[in-house]
Amino acid sequence: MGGSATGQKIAFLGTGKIGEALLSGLLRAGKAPGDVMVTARRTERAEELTARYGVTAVSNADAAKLADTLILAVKPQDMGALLEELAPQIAADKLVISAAAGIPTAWFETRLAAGTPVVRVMPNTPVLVDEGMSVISGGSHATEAHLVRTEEIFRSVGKALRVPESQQDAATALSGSGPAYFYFLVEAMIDAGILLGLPRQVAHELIVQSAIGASIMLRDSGEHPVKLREAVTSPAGTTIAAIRELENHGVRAALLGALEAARDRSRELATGGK
Ligand SMILES: NC(=O)C1=CN([C@@H]2O[C@H](COP(=O)(O)OP(=O)(O)OC[C@H]3O[C@@H](n4cnc5c(N)ncnc54)[C@H](OP(=O)(O)O)[C@@H]3O)[C@@H](O)[C@H]2O)C=CC1
Ligand SMILES: O=C(O)[C@@H]1CCC=N1
Repeated sequence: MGGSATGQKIAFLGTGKIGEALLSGLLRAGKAPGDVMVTARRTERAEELTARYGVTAVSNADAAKLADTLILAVKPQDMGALLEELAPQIAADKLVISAAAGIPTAWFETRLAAGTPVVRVMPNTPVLVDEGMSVISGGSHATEAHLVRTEEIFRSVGKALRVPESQQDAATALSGSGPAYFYFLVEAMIDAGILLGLPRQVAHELIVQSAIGASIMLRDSGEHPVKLREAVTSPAGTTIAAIRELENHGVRAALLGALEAARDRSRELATGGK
C-alpha cells in the first residue's frame, strides 16, 4: 500500500463524537465524500450522518471489505465486540487505525490476521476546528508508509506528533482529555464572574477571549508560561491575590493528581474492560 491518503477509501467504524469530528474535518480538508464510509449501530444515526455529510453508511463488514483504511472509533468497552464481529473480515493489507483510549496495538494484532498494520492514535475534539492534537504510535507491523498515511489524515485537522507507544496513556491524559480541563476552568471562571456581579454573557465573552489570547501567546510567543504569567502579575496587584488563593487551594497539586488519574484510567482501559 502506498503512503498517500489521496483517493484512498477511509471508513469510520463507530461514528460518535470523535468519529464525526474527524469525518467533518477530513471533508473540510477536501476528502471526497464518496471516498468516506461510516458505520453506526443505529439506523437513525447512519441516516443523520449520510444526510449531513453525503458519505455512505455501510455495515461494519462492508467497511472492512471496501475501505483501505479503517478508523476504529468505538468506546474501548465496545472494541472487543467490534473486533469479534470484524477481525475475520479484515484482510492484512488494510491499515487499521484505533482512536480508542488505552487499548494497545498488540491487543489488536493478536485478534487480526497476521501482519495487519495497526496504528494507535489519540486525537482530541478540536479537530472540529482544525486545531486538533493527535498523538500517533505504530504497532509492530506498521511501516513508515502507514505512519505517513496516518499523519496525512490527522494533520488535515490539526497537529500530529509521533510518540513511542509507552507514552500513549500519558498523552491521552494530557491532550486527549485536555480540552475538557480547559472547558471546566472556563466554566468555573464564568461562574466567578457571576459571583462578582457580571451578566453571564459578559463574563462568558471576557473569559473566552482571554483564553483565546492566552492560548495564542502560549503558542506563538516562544515564552515559557511562567514568563507570561509574571508579565500579568504586578507587584501588590490583583493577579497575585488570585494566585495566592489558587496555591492555598492546591490547584497545582489537583492538576497533577487529575492527570495521573486520567493516565491510570487509560491503563485500566487497556483490555477494553469496564
Ligand atoms: N471524545 C473524545 O474527545 C475522544 C474520544 N476518543 C476515543 O474515541 C472513541 C469513541 O469515543 P466518543 O466518540 O467519545 O464516543 P461515542 O459514544 O460518542 O462514539 C462511539 C460510537 O460508536 C458507535 N458504536 C458502538 N459500537 C458499534 C459497532 N459495533 N458498530 C458501529 N458503531 C458502533 C456508538 O453507537 P451508539 O450511538 O449507538 O452508542 C457511538 O456512536 C473511544 O474509544 C474514545 O476513547 C479519543 C480521543 C478523544
Ligand atoms: O474520556 C475519554 O475516555 C476519551 C479519551 C480521551 C478523551 N475522551
